Amino acid sequence: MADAGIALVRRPGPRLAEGLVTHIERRPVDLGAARRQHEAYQAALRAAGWGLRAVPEADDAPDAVFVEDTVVVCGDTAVLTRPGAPGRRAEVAGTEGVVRDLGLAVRRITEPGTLDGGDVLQAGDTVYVGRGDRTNEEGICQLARLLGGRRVVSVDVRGALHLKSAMTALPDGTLIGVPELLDTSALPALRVAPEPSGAHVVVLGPDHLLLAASAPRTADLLAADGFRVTVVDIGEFEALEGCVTCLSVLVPSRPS
Ligand SMILES: NC(=O)NCCC[C@H](N)C(=O)O
Repeated sequence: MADAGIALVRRPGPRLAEGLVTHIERRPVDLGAARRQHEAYQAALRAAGWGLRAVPEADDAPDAVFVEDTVVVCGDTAVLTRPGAPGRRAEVAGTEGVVRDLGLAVRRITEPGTLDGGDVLQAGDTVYVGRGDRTNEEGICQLARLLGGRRVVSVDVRGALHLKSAMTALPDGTLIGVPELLDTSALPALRVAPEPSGAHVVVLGPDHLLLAASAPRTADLLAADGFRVTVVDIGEFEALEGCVTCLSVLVPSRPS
């Protein structure tokens, strides 16, 4: 299997069930089931050619498994975030050590900026950044400066936790999502996902996608388009408003 790159992941900690819930009703989380689902998620990444790099566990941080929110990796640069939920800011330190080890140029979002990685969607040459619950205007401006040269487009998000809760991108850069959750005025055409969790797609390879088991109609649709689709059950993380995107940070291999 070709080496697709490195995937940062962080095992769920003992306090997972205390994770934040904003837009959905809280329901119980089964830690044992969550750990098994996380193992299966990692196995799916491995099978697609991604090497796993574990971010040190953060047992006091219930939401630390959602490692995507702590860093944005764009080319050779890793921008450490300043999560919008103050209780999640301690999660960033563990990620910093790993991105430094990978040799990435490390930058960071600073006060009064706030930014969650879940609000940052890279699609082709454009970086879409959600403005909403967790990411503010200052955070977006700082990110745009740190990624100098990339086209940054801010998108208002309403009724969803993050931009990538509402839309992601397919390998050719086209968008898929739930338009009702977004201000679509600055967006190109958005393919409508037939179910809310179909808005979250992880690009594992040029024709290979990862979706949640809760999006069977979207999986069928994309398979009919010719994509290879891998499906994982992440129900225990969905109970905490997580999705397939937020459980990893993919750092693609770069031509040497
Ligand atoms: N990028 C993501 O979608 N992250 C999910 C974070 C869920 C967590 N319970 C939170 O509210 O911060």
